[in-house]
Order: sequence, then structure tokens, then C-alpha cells
Amino acid sequence: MSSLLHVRNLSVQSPERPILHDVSFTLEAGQILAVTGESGSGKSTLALSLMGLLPPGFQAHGSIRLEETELSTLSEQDWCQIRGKRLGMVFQEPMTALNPTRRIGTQIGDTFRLHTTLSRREIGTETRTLMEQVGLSEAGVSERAYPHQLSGGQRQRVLLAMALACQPELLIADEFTTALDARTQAAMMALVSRRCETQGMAVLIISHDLGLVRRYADHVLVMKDGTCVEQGATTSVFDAPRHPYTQALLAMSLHGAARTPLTPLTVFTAPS
Ligand SMILES: Nc1ncnc2c1ncn2[C@@H]1O[C@H](COP(=O)(O)OP(=O)(O)OP(=O)(O)O)[C@@H](O)[C@H]1O
Repeated sequence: MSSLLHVRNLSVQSPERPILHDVSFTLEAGQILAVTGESGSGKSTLALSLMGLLPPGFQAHGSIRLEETELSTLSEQDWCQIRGKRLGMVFQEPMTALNPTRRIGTQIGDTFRLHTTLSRREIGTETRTLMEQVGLSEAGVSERAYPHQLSGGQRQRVLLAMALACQPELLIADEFTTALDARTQAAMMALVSRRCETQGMAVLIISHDLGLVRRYADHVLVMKDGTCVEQGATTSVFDAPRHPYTQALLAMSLHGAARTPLTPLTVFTAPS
């Protein structure tokens, strides 16, 4: 079976220095891959590369294939056909991603207006269905509400609704549950997992919360200094980590530091 996402030898250079070095991995439909590692290890840069959203001046080399589409060579016009439709995205800070002057129902509907030919009436129905699925309706949130009238968790649900609207093949989620309470986090992850099971959506989730990674991810990729130091099935990596850095990360999480951003660890590796 060929993979949904196929990343080969991805390297990224900022105007000042190399940021990612030769990162390779695959992700199958219906699976959740968690990318973890200390702050500054390049996790967000990896996510931005996959979405064609690297900052100006950054250069990427290598191959990123979404099924048959090579993403690394797409024009900006082609990217607009893929983002929001085949690739859904959710980030940690919902306030910057939402337009403060527009009602949330309109913003969720925008995704349909941009990527489908649904009628106004159908978009209204789809928007209400999505709001139910992400738990906004149950919380009494109206589609006529503005972002500032919502809690952080509710705004994050709006973003998730927008990301899921067009039933993307791949959802990229960068620390999107980090600021949420445990109950909301579990509800959001349950929804995402359900989409993986029922629609075969694949998820690349960036998280430093090793409890969440262990609970939801099928596979895990551990980053350090822009390099993937270890990857594999979550159970294998957690039960028998091979790299000293992964061993140190797991040991640290056992001591209760899992939900705070991971600060650089000093890991002494025997010279090879
Ligand atoms: N816009 C930018 N310009 C220059 N350097 C950047 C920029 N964005 C990120 N970097 C650098 O790239 C490296 C990787 O950053 P990145 O945000 O990808 O790490 P991260 O693992 O996601 O960290 P965190 O967990 O803190 O979000 C860091 O050294 C950072 O300083």
C-alpha cells in the first residue's frame, strides 16, 4: 500500500542557518503521527513545510508527496487548491487565525464557499452539522457569535470545524490542544480520532504532551536539533526507546514535566 504522505530527505534552511536536516517519514491514511521533541527542535518548521507556509527567506529541499501530488514544487495558486481542501490545519493560537470582525458561522462557511459548489442553503446546513460535531452547539454557541464572545477552547473548536469542513485527507495540528483543559482536549482528540476511523483521515499532530502522544498517536517521531532521532510505532518507542534523547524525554515526562514545553536536554551520546 502506498502512503498518503511521503516525506523524503526534507531539509530546511533559514536565511541564517540550517533548521531541518534530512527528515524522512511516511504517514498512512487513517493513522495519527505525533511529532515531539524539545522547544526549537524544528517541529513547527516541519509543519509549515508540509503546508507550504515557510517564512520568507526559508528554503526547503527534498520531497513531500501527498498521494500522487508532489507538494514541494507547487505554485502558490496550486497550494490554494490544496490547503483547506486536501490539507486541514489547526494551530495553537486561535485568535490570530480567526477574523475578529466576522461571525463564526460565516467563517466556517467560508471553507465551503472556497472549495465546494454547495448552495447557500447547503452551506448553512453543513455549518450547523459541523458546529454540532465539534461540540459548539451543545455549548450553546450560536453561529452568529463573534470570536471574542467565545472561550479559548470554543475558538479552537471553530478552527477545528473549519479544518475538518472539506473532509481533508490530512490534518496538521500544531499544539492545538495545549491551552485547553483536559476534558476539552479529550473531546477534541476523540473527534479527530473518529474522523481517522470513519473517513481515513490522517493526522500529523505536533505535541510536547507525551501523555497525549501515547494515548492517541499510532506512530511517533522524535525531533532534536532539526533531526529526527527516532521514529516508530508509539508502543515500541515508549516501551523500548532506543535513542538516549528519547530515553531522557520519557524519563522527564515520568517526573511530571510532560505538559510544559520541553526545554533543551543535554544528552550524552557515546561517539559512534
Ligand atoms: N521566522 C523565523 N526566522 C528565523 N528563524 C526561525 C523562524 N522560525 C523559527 N526559527 C528557528 O527555527 C528553529 C526551529 O523552530 P521551530 O519553531 O520549528 O521549533 P519547535 O520545535 O516547533 O519549537 P516550539 O516547541 O518552541 O514551538 C528555532 O531555532 C527557531 O529559532
